[in-house]
Amino acid sequence: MPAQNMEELVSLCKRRGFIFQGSEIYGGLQGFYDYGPLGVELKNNIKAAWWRSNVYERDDMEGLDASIIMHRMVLKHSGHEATFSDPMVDNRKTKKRYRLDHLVKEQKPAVQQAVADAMEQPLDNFPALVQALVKKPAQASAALISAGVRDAFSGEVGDWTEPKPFNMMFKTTIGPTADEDSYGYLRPETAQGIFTNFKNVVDSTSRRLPFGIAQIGKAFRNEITPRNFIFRVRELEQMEIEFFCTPGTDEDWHAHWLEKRLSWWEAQGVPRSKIEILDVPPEDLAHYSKRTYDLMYDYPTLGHEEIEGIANRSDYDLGSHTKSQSELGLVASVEENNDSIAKLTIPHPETNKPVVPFVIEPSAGVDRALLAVMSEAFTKETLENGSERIVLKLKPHLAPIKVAVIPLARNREEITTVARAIKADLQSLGLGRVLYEDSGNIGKAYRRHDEVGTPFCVTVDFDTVGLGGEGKVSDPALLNTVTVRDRDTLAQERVQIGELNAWIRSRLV
Ligand SMILES: Nc1ncnc2c1ncn2[C@@H]1O[C@H](COP(=O)(O)OP(=O)(O)OP(=O)(O)O)[C@@H](O)[C@H]1O
Repeated sequence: MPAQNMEELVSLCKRRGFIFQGSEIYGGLQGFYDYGPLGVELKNNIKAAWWRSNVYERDDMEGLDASIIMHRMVLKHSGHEATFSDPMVDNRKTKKRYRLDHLVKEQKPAVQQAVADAMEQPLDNFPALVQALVKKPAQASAALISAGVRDAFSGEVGDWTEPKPFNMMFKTTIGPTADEDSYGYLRPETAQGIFTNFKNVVDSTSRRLPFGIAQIGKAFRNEITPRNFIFRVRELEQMEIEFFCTPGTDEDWHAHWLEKRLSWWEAQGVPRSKIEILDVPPEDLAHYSKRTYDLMYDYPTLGHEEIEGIANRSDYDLGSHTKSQSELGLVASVEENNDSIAKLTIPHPETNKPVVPFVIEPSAGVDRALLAVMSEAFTKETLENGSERIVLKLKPHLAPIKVAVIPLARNREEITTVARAIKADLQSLGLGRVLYEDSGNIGKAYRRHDEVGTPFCVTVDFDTVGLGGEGKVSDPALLNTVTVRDRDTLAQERVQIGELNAWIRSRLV
């Protein structure tokens, strides 16, 4: 059974070294997390699985790694300077700041209803209520106060300001000069680096439509209220595809990617039954979107929240960043661009005339993926002897440690020499991390490896090396064999050392 609440996951992550609070020894920095020894492995494995499936296993995809800090013109013409904001309100009493929609959503139902009544909106259309609050700031401030909206910090009804937009981009100065214009932005999504490199990729690879560009990388959002562990952070990582196609074929490609992405999640251990597909209603669509499916995973404690968005962005992005916009017959309504020096077109596959392609964008968060994968893998079992074990039933390709090699006696050279040789041999298979594990007694080692999801533990004992141990005579039939313990079934099998590589490989690949 998957994790029942977020606390179980948070506690395991910290205890076993998956995730730590960022800048912790100075009191921590809200919305920033550090991935520890096991977290970095799990994260790398998720990213590798995504790259394998979306780049290597397709013939219509290229990869990219664009820079994080971008020219401010990129974020001006992408629309982020003007619109990448969330509505915020301040409590004049506590000086605390909240994201408006989060604040209202966390109130008791009667209070929410009172806000809706004061704004003359039905409560069952929450996005419309938030829009009304944003559009009528003076009425909104009065409504929040009269409805008795409480500040979670003080527990008391707040003295709420008018909502106003808060731009979530991180701005930074560039170079040694401090003049007004020498600043750029940390990208709030990886996508813009793909659009700005569209021409470079087309020219250097001779790609024709349809094809896609994939990128994995950090993005930064100054979230007003980062929360829920790594679910909403200020420094995040995204796995994004911009898939360029001929206008008119976009709806079919949108359906294609929805299907592809759901089956990818399934292969990572996140079943379809736990993902709701939200066909975002037109009034809630982002300004660039023709249609968007949000994949809403059922997170423990949080309920259904977005793990991935799959948007049909029409020709908005390339249309916004291209020069000569008026000649190109754009479908999307874009702001005028007199700064770009590139024409972002590609020959139409049938007419050969220049066309601005439509874009389908599957965009998934690595941090939210890791949380979902861990949540699904998390299992509490009661064993036959009545004891409880926690086991992370990760798909083997995602497991941070593939095999732990355990010498039964860590101060018997005959045993440790063989164990080290086995570790080196297994490591050379290139399946991922193999750990030489001599940190404690075998029972504790097994428990630890259950909790971090290691699929196999290989134990080298006295019989392996033909020694009698603990008052026993060595069994000659066991010479040059090791015990392999299976994480999920707990079955223990004796395997010849000479056959071990093939045995492990066949079960991990
Ligand atoms: N603050 C964040 N922390 C962690 N992951 C994020 C964050 N913001 C976005 N993501 C991830 O990036 C993906 C694509 O970003 P997108 O802009 O579509 O998110 P969003 O609609 O702004 O998300 P939300 O509505 O939850 O703020 C999301 O599906 C999510 O997995």
